[in-house]
Amino acid sequence: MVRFENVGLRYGTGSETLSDLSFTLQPGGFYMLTGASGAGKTSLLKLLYLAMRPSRGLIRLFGEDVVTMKRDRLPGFRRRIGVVFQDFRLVPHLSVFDNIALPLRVAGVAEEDFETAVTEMLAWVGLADRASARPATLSGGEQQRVAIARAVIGRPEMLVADEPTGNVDPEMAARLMHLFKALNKLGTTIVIATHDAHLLSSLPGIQLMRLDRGRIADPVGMLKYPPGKTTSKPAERRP
Ligand SMILES: Nc1ncnc2c1ncn2[C@@H]1O[C@H](COP(=O)(O)OP(=O)(O)OP(=O)(O)O)[C@@H](O)[C@H]1O
Repeated sequence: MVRFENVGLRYGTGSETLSDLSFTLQPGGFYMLTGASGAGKTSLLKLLYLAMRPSRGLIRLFGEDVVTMKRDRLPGFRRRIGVVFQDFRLVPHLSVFDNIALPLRVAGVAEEDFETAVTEMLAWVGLADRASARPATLSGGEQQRVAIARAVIGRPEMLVADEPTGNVDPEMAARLMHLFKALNKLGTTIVIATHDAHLLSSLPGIQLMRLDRGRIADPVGMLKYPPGKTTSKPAERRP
């Protein structure tokens, strides 16, 4: 699904924000990206959903090299990825319903074919009574739920979410994790960046990726939550 080899990212002329990232994400995997504030989680997600190109290294996505890929091919690749942005990025002049329906309309799905899906999704994220509201009239947590609904409605091949439960209460966070898990069961590879330890503990068996000052702190796939359920013996993890 995703392969990074010696990837580095530098903003401007400063030192590298991400360094020597090498890992593979398996199709259908469920990954949580953790790390302190400023460790580079959002930057890594931007590389994953093709908002930025790395300063060095190789990135393969869906079996193709996306670093040297011609720019006009990138939008087609991006449509295969659902993204929950940290700042939501809802379309202000569209209603909640139309924001959620956007990926389906872009994909050419007929109106009568997605109305039920959008209505069901609205109910799932607890916004059935806000379908015609504009984003500006919603709370932060409500906007976040619209952003999540929009990202998952088209059943993307990969879902990338940046702190997707940062603005909601623990009960809603658990409900949203259930939604991600259901999407994962349908085959979507999930990558979620979070600080939220409570969220991590809500899902046994997920794979953790930990970033420490721009570097992967543990080999991806070796760590699972809860701790102690690693897939290989500790001795094998030593260099
Ligand atoms: N557009 C940018 N230009 C310059 N530096 C940037 C830019 N975006 C991020 N950085 C820097 O890159 C580093 C990593 O930032 P990033 O947002 O990826 O971290 P993060 O782990 O997602 O943090 P948080 O958990 O606080 O969201 C920070 O030092 C940040 O200042």
